[in-house]
Amino acid sequence: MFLRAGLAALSPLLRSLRPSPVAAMSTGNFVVSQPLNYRGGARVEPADASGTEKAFEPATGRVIATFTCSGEKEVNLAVQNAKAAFKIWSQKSGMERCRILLEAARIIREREDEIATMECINNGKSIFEARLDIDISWQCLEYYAGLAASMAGEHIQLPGGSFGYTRREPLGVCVGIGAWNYPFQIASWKSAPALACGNAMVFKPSPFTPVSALLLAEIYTEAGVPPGLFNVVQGGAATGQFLCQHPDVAKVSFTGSVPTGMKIMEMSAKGIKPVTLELGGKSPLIIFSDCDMNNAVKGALMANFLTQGQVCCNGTRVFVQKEILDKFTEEVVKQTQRIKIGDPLLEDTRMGPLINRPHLERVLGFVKVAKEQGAKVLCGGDIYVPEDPKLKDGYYMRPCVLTNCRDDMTCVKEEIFGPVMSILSFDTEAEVLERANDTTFGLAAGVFTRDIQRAHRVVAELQAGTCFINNYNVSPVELPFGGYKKSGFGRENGRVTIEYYSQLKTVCVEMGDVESAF
Ligand SMILES: NC(=O)c1ccc[n+]([C@@H]2O[C@H](COP(=O)([O-])OP(=O)(O)OC[C@H]3O[C@@H](n4cnc5c(N)ncnc54)[C@H](O)[C@@H]3O)[C@@H](O)[C@H]2O)c1
Ligand SMILES: O=CCc1c[nH]c2ccc(O)cc12
Repeated sequence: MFLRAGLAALSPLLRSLRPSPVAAMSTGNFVVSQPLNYRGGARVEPADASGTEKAFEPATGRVIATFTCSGEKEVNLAVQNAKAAFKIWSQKSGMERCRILLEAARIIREREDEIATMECINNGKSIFEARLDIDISWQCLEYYAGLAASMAGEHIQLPGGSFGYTRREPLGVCVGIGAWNYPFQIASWKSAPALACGNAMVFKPSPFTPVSALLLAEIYTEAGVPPGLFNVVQGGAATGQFLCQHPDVAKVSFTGSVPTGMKIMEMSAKGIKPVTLELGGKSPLIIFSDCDMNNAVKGALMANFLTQGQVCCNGTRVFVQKEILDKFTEEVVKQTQRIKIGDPLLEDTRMGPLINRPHLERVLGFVKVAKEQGAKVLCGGDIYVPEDPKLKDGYYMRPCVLTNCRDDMTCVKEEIFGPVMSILSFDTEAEVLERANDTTFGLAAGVFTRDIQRAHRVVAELQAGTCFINNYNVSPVELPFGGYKKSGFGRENGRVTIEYYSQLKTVCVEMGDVESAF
């Protein structure tokens, strides 16, 4: 997701002041040579294996890493290290934790170009977007650093001079399991509040994007966290299961698909472990005829085409009021066709490749089915082959706008997770609200209108955890983010997330004598 303009504008200035460690990294030449597990404050080879995986550079289709998936022994070691570090970390004051997290945020900022380049190479998103992702990541650390210092319980007066107080205590070893679309940001959004509350973490990135979480691990160590406080294990479902079933794991925070989320919840239920589930979506974006047309068109593009459309909260069901349907659609298509696709490391690229070949084919398959079901492709929806020969095996497609869509079509019902916008028309507010809510998902929703009363009335009725009025996909770290319905529960970001990474202890203090019932 995106950053507000003020801070986004600041970072190019800062970048120009520091030397670039990434001058030598360009598309087609990066390979990972160091171990991808992190334990006890250092990169390590895993102690055992549950198979191997390959990570790709989506821009070229090249393998950048072949790595071992962590087996049960390695997961146990990572959890043991985390337990040991938890003992030290949880005894520190909020101010001490704050200082270390602030230092980590500073280092992320200093190494932003390197981290963004790595993210870009492994994920395929444009360098322009990757830098913004990293900006949001260090802001997240800064935000929770601030909260660490101010975390406190309550003091409650009771009769006769007795009193009670509450202590907000950490949970212990928390597990973070991430998706591939925002690899570094997901690791940051999970670890920052976890560490701020005094927990330790074992993080497992998606096997498609194993690289950048290691940079975060190194940065935490450099900033001064105890060795073992933030560990990285690698692998897919098997490694994830070892983590979720581990008896010494106190909490699981998961970002990924609904089917995997259900499995995570089942496993966690067996150990009565709290879970945060950040799952998929099929969010509505409602454009009323009284909107500011320029902003609504820009909003629709923001809602659909960031990170090649691979964003969980994308507003892919674009409901447009009939009176402005033609004008809006024409302008959306014009601007979509102008999106510069190509090498994600080039400064003017705004859309890179999708994550991998099977996913590209899956997304193209959705477009095919949409056509068969009667949708009209106004632009894109096909493979794109960049002119640069080194990119010919990359996973590019042209962003797609579909019209003539109906609510019962597959492209309108299912999460595509690619650059495919479905435009639907509507007549009345009541009608669009009913149709917008007619989904099992509930991650996000958006409304464009100049009528302030309508805007608030509509968002109050929308069944979604995050609603945008006259914008879309902005993600200030101060605001909680998370889903309703099958899009999950628990929140990331904002003050409330402290509650998901801590537990409340009540202490009842008697100042008089015991009044016994016996
Ligand atoms: N709500 C959000 O904040 C958010 C953010 C990003 C992505 N997503 C969703 O994630 C999906 C795409 O990501 P994905 O393809 O990586 O999702 P996924 O569910 O396939 O995988 C997510 C993570 O879970 C791990 N995993 C898979 N099976 C597991 C199991 N049985 N036990 C434990 N771990 C397991 C994977 O290795 C990966 O690290 C989309 O549905 C998207 O909407 C949601
Ligand atoms: O893709 C969905 C939204 C999102 C963007 N960045 C992050 C980071 C962590 C998350 O759990 C979700 C997201």
